[in-house]
Amino acid sequence: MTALRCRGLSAGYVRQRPCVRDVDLDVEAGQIACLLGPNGAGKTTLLMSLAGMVPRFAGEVTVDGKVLPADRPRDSVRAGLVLVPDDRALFRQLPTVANLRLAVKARGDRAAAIEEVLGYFPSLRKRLGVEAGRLSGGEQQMLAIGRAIVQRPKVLLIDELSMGLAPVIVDEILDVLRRLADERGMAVVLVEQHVQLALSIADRAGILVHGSIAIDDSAQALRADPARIERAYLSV
Ligand SMILES: Nc1ncnc2c1ncn2[C@@H]1O[C@H](COP(=O)(O)OP(=O)(O)OP(=O)(O)O)[C@@H](O)[C@H]1O
Repeated sequence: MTALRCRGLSAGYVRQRPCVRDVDLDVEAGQIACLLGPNGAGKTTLLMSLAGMVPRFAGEVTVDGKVLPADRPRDSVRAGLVLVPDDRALFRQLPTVANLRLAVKARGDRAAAIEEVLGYFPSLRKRLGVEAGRLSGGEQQMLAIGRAIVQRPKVLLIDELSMGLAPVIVDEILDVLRRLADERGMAVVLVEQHVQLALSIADRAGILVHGSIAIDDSAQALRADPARIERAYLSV
């Protein structure tokens, strides 16, 4: 089944001037999709509107066939869609372990859920007592993704995954995302500035230009035709 489906989505900050226009998107369970596009194209706005955090003016978003409310982010999380925003939204003054605990809904599940995150990101184990604000950028991104995955999302949205991170850390995180997609059937949507990096892990890619999807194709096809991507970026 299509994990994330969106049809005719228009969204933004002023109704008269939507930054996201008439976007259709389909991401299957177990698939990694990346959203590319020049600065200001509307990638962050699109992720935030999918998550119900930026007003939607038109269109419909469903997760496993269930329609998500336009403006109730908590209901979207309950329906299985979780966003890791570009600022990572950690409780910076709380220890790593408290950040994880607070993300787990049922108290009884906490220890197992935290172990699960440490299974994916073993380097966080020795940092459990450290304030989130004192973690390295890579550890903060791992923690932010850890906080998302304990909520068992069907659809995981990650904004600016590699921003400010060392390549070796990015590779480690991408490996985990591939495992989450393969092992749990999670659908993953990445917004990423590094086009080649995104295409190296993604199954498919959408290129957003001026708020509309200019290209929607398999990552393999786009890897083979970089000039096509360049033309889309230059059409701004
Ligand atoms: N809070 C806001 N209020 C009003 N306009 C905004 C707000 N945030 C973003 N915008 C505008 O919405 C448009 C799309 O921005 P958005 O951040 O979604 O693009 P992006 O593709 O994620 O860009 P980047 O790659 O630079 O992060 C831009 O014109 C931006 O100036």
